[in-house]
Amino acid sequence: MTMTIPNPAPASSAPLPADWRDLFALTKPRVMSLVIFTGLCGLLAAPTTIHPVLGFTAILCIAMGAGGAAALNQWWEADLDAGMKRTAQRPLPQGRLDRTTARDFAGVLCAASVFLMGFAISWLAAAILAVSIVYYAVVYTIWLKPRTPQNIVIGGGAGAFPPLIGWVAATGHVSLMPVVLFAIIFFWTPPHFWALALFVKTDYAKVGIPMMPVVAGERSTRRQILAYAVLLLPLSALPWWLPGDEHAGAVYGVSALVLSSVFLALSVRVGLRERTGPDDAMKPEKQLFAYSVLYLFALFAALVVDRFLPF
Ligand code: HEM
Ligand SMILES: CC(C)=CCC/C(C)=C/CC/C(C)=C/COP(=O)(O)OP(=O)(O)O
Repeated sequence: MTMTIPNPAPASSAPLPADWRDLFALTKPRVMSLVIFTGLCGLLAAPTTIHPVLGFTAILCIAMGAGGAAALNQWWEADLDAGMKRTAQRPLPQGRLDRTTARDFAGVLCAASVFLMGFAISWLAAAILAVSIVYYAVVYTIWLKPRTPQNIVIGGGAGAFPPLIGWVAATGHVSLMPVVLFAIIFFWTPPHFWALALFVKTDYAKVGIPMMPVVAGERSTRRQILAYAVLLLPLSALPWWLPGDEHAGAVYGVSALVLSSVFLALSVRVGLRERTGPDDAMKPEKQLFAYSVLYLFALFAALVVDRFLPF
């Protein structure tokens, strides 16, 4: 059941003048900063070197593709965003930007990112970038999100691609390490998102999006957060145990164990909490969400630091 909220944008068909700040906001810059960072870390952690200009171009392509996909997501969801407190201030629901401009801007960013990646870096990296754009903008946004509470579990794959893309841009091929990095983000996404969904669940319920806390209830969501955090602990340390020249060293391994233990401790607190309360009284959930972001930044930074250590 999806309730459509009327878009408060002016009915006039004349395009609004596009402000660069609104176009920039369409790319979800704060979220995408971590997407780009994990892509950069995938590129830097690879056991090879890439010319800095090519490396910069590859990261620019990931940024353009991720930003373009985020803009497509906002173009498609403008009416839904208008109905949620968290998203109502975005440029499209506010009517500061017209939809055609948003769609064209998104389309150009996505297409340019894939072709630039293909011509300048590698067509394999370009193909994976194209898959991740379609995965986020179509498979997750249009198909999964309005239909199933497993939307972000399956859809989480989209956000897990950037380190793989960075790695392929540097090495030209897929190997075990980038697949493990993909898996880490894949298993990190449910606790990251459900922690947030717990404290904004009334927003999602209002617009009929079947997020886990809305459909399965708080208790089940909390237990599932805990289950993913338990799995993440050994998984995050796996790069330490990989064979050959791909494996990470002890600096990464110990960092992963410490960071993931804290993640697990915060998830235990959220996972075993029984009370259900108003959305704005959820300090442990807010802390877990904030830590989830810090966690991924720190984990991927540790991977790169470890790779460049002289010992
Ligand atoms: C299907 C997967 C995901 C979903 C549904 C999701 C959902 C969200 C939502 C709804 C927010 C709040 C942002 C806002 O209010 O604009 C958020 C914040 C954030 N997400 Fe995710 N996320 C996902 C995956 C990822 C991935 C893969 C990354 C990066 C690797 C990421 C990084 C972030 C960051 C950095 C923030 C904080 C932004 C801020 O400080 O405002 N997310 N996420
Ligand atoms: C290279 C490439 C294409 C990467 C894509 C990365 C990716 C899938 C990130 C997902 C992060 C994200 C903004 C989810 C928001 O969910 P939502 O869109 O449901 O959130 P909203 O309610 O805030 O719009």
